[in-house]
Amino acid sequence: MKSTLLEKTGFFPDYYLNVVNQCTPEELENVGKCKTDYDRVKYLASLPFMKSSDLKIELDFNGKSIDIATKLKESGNAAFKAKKWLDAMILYSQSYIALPLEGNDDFAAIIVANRSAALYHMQKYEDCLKDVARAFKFGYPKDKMYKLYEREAQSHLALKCNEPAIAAFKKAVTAVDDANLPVDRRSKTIQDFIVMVKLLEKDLLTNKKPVKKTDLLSRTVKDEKEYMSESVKIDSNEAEGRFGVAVRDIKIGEELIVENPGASVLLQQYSKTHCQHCFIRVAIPVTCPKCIEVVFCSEKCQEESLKTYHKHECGILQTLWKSGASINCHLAFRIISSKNYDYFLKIKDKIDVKLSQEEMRKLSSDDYLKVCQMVCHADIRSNSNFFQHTLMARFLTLCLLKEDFFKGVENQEEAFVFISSLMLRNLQFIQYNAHEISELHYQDTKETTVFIGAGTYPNLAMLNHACDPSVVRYFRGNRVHVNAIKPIASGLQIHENYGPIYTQERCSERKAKLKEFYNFECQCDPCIEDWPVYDELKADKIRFRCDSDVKCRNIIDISPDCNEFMVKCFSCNQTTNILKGLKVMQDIELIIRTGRRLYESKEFSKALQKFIDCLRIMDEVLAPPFQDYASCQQNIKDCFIHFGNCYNL
Ligand SMILES: C[S@@+](CC[C@H](N)C(=O)[O-])C[C@H]1O[C@@H](n2cnc3c(N)ncnc32)[C@H](O)[C@@H]1O
Repeated sequence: MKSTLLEKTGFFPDYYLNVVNQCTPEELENVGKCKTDYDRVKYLASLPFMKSSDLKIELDFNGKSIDIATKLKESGNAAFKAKKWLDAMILYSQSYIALPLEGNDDFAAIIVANRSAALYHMQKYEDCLKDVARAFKFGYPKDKMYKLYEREAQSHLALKCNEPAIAAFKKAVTAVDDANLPVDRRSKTIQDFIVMVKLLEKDLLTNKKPVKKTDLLSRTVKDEKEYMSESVKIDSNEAEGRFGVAVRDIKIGEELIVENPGASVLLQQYSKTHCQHCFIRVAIPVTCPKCIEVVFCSEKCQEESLKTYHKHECGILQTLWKSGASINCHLAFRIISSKNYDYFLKIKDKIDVKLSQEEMRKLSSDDYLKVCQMVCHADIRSNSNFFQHTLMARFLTLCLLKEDFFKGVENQEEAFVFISSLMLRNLQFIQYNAHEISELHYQDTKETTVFIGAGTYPNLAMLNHACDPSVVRYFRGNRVHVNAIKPIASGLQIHENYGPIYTQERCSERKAKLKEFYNFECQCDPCIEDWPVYDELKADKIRFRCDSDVKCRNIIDISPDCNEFMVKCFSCNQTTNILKGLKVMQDIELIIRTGRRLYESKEFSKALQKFIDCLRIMDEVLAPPFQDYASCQQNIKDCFIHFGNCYNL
């Protein structure tokens, strides 16, 4: 089994080797042989070398600093002078992030006012207006105030909003009184503003055109209700564990799950460009009051985040990054750090109790009693794998200790072992159940999916894999949406895809990967029937569905040059009229072309409807695999992905 604990170099691998070198082979094996995770962490902690070689966790805290903020502001000014508006805007934002909050309102007013100028040049007028308002709030210097009013007025003007533009020009006139301008410039400036007011009052500048909304640089994710469709039931059997089943016929495109993550973690490289709480990209960030490592898209996200995981993590985030621990380890850490010790103490006795599906359904996705039910595959782990995981769990719990997670707790040693055992459990189930969070980048016609973080979604994690999945998932911020990409008949499993897909990889490769990473033998239709990859899907036979009135699910393979149009089904002995199927093949061509045209013109909702119609028509008479079916499903997936995180960079 592949280790998923380390992604990059850091101090943890050296520490691990040091510990391994100091312990005897028996000690190493004994960790794995312990019966429970609790016993494992306790045993490891009791070994003599743990006392002498334990990690010293240092808080590596990049706090706010006026010096850093000043340097960044100066770089911003240089970029502004060179008319590099975007660079200037980013540098001013970074300066704002680095600025200590207390006692620096004057400085903050200048930075946001400068940023408003960069935004104005970028024609991001609504964002510009927000920064102008911020600058006023921070107490922008009176002698320069008229310039800010003028920028405000010009932005309103660009947005074709007369009234606020007139009001701002009038304020600019009054503000000139406070400016240190030579007399002639002062009267010229006042005169210019008055002319603007007069023109606007006569409506000569905007000509009553409709208000044009610009694309805001900083967006937020809309509130959406979490949802698990009533048409999805969780069932189980011995071979496949738990899985989702359709309790009625599910139509193509239907939304099945909308789920917020129980816990989620951004990759380090996105911590200053994406909201730490909801994972939306932010250009104009709200910052953490303490550190300069993370940003938020809004005060609401900042508040939520500081209430939950970020309350502990300011200093420790850097330590985790430097350790080389993988994003899975961060996720294991965050599942615990988002709660308090008391929370875990209260549920201690219920953690190993198996819950019924009804009980699970009632719990929210961040409820540890729901999260901890995910599969761990503890029975197949080697002793060395257990040793690595136990040591990592100990390191992560030491980080919690450093961040005061155990402050005020009575029996700290016992509490430490208990939380370490949960950390170890988290590391195990995350390996099989976490989901990558992604966003789509597009430039002209080129589209790339980029992995930005990971999260736990206990409802989604109930779905088993198939190499021809029945659903697509896409993300809005870090909230996942799951929609059907084929009709799912009542009683059939609803399948996710864990990576290997039949159109792209051969059966043997897929099976090997699924065994290695997820510990199961895939028995989906493409694996059992050895479906060819996309490029090798030949048109030398057409797969008709038996359309007899007995509910026969048989597929009838016909060569395209077959002369008969009534063919017999060997399963139910009735006949199927294949002319209907041949006609469908002709009809769908036009629908697909229309769908593609709509897609290219970025009308994704309309394109989606065309592709859904097309797949439904095909699926009624023909059975996959064939190229049109596979590419139509791909088109449906692509359309859905555009409804999620999607940026033109
Ligand atoms: C994300 S979980 C899915 C839910 C899981 N079946 C459960 O009971 O919690 C992934 C695990 O489910 C099992 N699994 C997923 N797809 C499967 C399949 N097609 N056949 C058998 N087992 C599967 C494997 O044990 C895999 O490690």
